[in-house]
Amino acid sequence: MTAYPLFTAQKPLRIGTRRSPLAMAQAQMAASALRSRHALAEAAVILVPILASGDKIQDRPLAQLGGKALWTKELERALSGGDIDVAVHSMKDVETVRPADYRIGAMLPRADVRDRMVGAPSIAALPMGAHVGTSSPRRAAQLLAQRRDLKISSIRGNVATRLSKVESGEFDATLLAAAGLDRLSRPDTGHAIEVDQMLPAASQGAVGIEALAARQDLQTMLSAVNHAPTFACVMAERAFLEALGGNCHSPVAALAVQQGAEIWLRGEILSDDGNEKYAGDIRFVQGDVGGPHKLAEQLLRAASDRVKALFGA
Ligand SMILES: NCc1[nH]cc(CCC(=O)O)c1CC(=O)O
Repeated sequence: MTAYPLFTAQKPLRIGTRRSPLAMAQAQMAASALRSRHALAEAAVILVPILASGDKIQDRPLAQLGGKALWTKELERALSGGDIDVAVHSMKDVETVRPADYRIGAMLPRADVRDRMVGAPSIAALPMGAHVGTSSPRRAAQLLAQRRDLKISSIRGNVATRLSKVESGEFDATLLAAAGLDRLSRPDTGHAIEVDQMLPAASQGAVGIEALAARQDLQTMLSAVNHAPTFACVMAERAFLEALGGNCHSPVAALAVQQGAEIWLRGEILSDDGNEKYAGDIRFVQGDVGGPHKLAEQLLRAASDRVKALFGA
């Protein structure tokens, strides 16, 4: 058996996390999982909050700021520098193509994958011409595909800030991930939209724990808390995204679920204005990366040049 280091109050396992309340809540979940699985004392696992560059820039839409590395870069620098042992991420914020030095060694059991509408009970219930705040090209395109009359503008800030902007009337409504609201102890905020109506972002609802790939001891420790079905489904969604050449500018959605030995993957790509939408699904045996690639090819083949141009593939 590979031994992993014994962490103690004097030499604790240091978990790096972003400072937002959501990131801190997710890091607490990772800490609890590691403590209980490895019989570690409370003080033997500590959180190390780190300021991510994405958190310093609150006034521009994320899509203009150069991608998801914004959220992961500082934490990975801290891993390399030996300032932390592991890092916790929302898998949704982790870029698909990553430096080989780092490895997501574990994912926690996936939470509710749906989006929630805050400010109205459903998409259909939004008043004519309602002003919806979202900075997600996916959510914007999916809303416009169903309701061309909506006015959509960018909204930034953490979950609490966004909720306050609906409360104050700056926006009529916004969409947030159910998982984030639940983790912030707001299970009653908003109204869930079923995935048939709004397919979530790839990796939505999944939390990953990362360590240096070279740290076999830490990787072993992480694999003991990994939730294998979540890992398999999220990896399938990410393989689809990667095959599309999508990034955070691209309106793309994906959701995989495990059904016995098979993975059922649904995906869709849209034009920014929601006027075009190409959706499909595929079933494949777990671990077959050919499945996600096939679905991506199928959708790109059907797509107009305008939509293809939104993807790098
Ligand atoms: N990009 C922000 C982000 N990254 C992960 C979550 C929610 C938690 C999750 O999906 O696991 C959110 C907020 C949101 O989309 O409402």
